Amino acid sequence: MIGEMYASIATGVKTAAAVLSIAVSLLLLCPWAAYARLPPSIKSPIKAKGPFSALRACFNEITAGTTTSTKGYELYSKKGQSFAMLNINFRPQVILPPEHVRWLVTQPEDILSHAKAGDDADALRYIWPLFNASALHSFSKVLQNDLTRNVAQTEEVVFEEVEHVLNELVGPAESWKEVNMVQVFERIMYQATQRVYVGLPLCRDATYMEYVKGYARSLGTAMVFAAQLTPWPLRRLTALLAGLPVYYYVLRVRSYLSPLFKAQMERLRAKEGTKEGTKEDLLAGEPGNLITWMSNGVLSGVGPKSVSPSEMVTWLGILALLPTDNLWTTCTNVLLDLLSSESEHAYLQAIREEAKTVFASGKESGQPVSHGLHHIDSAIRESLRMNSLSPRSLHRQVVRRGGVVLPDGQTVPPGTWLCVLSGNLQRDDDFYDDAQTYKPFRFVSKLAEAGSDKAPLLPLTNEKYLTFGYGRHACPGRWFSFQIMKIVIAYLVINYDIEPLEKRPDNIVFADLNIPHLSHVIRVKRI
Ligand code: HEM
Repeated sequence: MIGEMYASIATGVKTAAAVLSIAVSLLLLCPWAAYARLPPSIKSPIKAKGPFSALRACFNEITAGTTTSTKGYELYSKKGQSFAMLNINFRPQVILPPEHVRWLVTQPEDILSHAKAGDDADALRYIWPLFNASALHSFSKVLQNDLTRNVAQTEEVVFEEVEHVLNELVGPAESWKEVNMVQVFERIMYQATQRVYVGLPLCRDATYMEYVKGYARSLGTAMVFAAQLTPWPLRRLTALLAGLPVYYYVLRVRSYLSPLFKAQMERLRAKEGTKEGTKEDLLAGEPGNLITWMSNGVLSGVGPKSVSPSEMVTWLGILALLPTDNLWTTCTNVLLDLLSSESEHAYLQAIREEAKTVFASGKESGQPVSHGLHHIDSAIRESLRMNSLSPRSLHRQVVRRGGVVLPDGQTVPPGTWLCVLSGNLQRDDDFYDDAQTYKPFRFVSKLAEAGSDKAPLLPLTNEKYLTFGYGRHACPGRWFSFQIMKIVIAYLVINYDIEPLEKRPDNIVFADLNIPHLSHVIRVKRI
């Protein structure tokens, strides 16, 4: 009897071991199987001649940073050719040259899918099984229209929050004080954006703010982990596990915001039932924030068809809470670049002088001050040009049966993941004068063309400036981002002296990310 039991346990263990080794072998074969589907004519800077070298190429990318992709850019993109890469997540990728950007962004969704490419680039669908990329795209009209239209009106409240945070974190500091730059920018950006998104008193409620930050941080980490660092056949599982903290934080944030969404939706619905009139009439007297605009969006058919107040919080998280980290990382890059530039250029001084003048005249004229901050605007564009937060952009997946013929004549099969190397393109001398040199005022003359009382006309996206994407999926929060970053930096340089740095510290470049280290300490003194 006992012997039979041992025998059946041993058989079970053997079967499990056999199944496991088949599964592991299939997993390890994945990079090669997917790579071998690409046409043999497609070039590559990696040597993947068989299953093991393909696997090795994937592992090499863990420490390669942008080395392999830059090699491919120099060898092939510069000659107008597409090339293939392998990634840490075992998915091959075909990189298109700069001249094919327009073609890439103008293909219809049923040929090159933006939504499907998201599975490889951000894995949101695996973290939120109900996530729907086309609803996100539709819902982001709220940012594009309402938030952007009201962007100048957010100036005053953003100032108040920057002042509030700096008084608390730095204080009157009349002598030099050491502060962690990331902590300061992070606190400012979270508080100032929350002031615009949900208003007072929540934006100053420490517990609520911890949940918001926890949500954005855990979602960002889960996305990178599941999409970029996990072999793709395992990403459903890792997304679920990495998503656990996200589910916790979203429940906490919901406990604050669901009642606000519920009340606002009911109020707007009631108004809609009694009043005839335009959207402006409906929103008259309502708080100008994302709770109002998103509720109104849903009632007028923008975004998902039916959505409960607690689902609205999830949407708010994806639309607006998650991208907050982009704002403080960019401000950190901008300040690191300015503080470590050669002192003879006196860039920081020029920015400070302009900000002082613009603030003084803005107070008199009542015009938004951000319109006149051309030097800061240009410095932000330049830092984003040189240090795009993500060195690859415009991700698309081939979904047409039978594949797609690329503009260079090669046919790639369905499932192929495409993108361009925006980081390399934006540092290419063919597209920017002296492209490898940091010139913070590179864009000033173009920005000044509109005059200092009007918003700059220079677009934030074009075929050679992809930091916010390009085309119909370009970032809908870009105008608001620029507005808030300009105000924050202007306030900081007007009110604080900041000690220069001897050398620009390198960023962390990992998978598809390029971010500053979290530990930069700077010395500041109240002016
Ligand atoms: C420096 C700051 C920011 C940078 C560099 C940035 C960059 C980007 C990029 C590269 C994309 C993807 C474009 C594509 O798929 O081709 C994107 C999408 C998006 N961004 Fe931003 N972003 C920033 C700030 C913001 C802010 C503050 C918000 C919200 C207020 C926001 C909301 C969104 C949304 C909702 C999408 C998805 C749009 C869609 O798929 O239709 N972003 N952003």
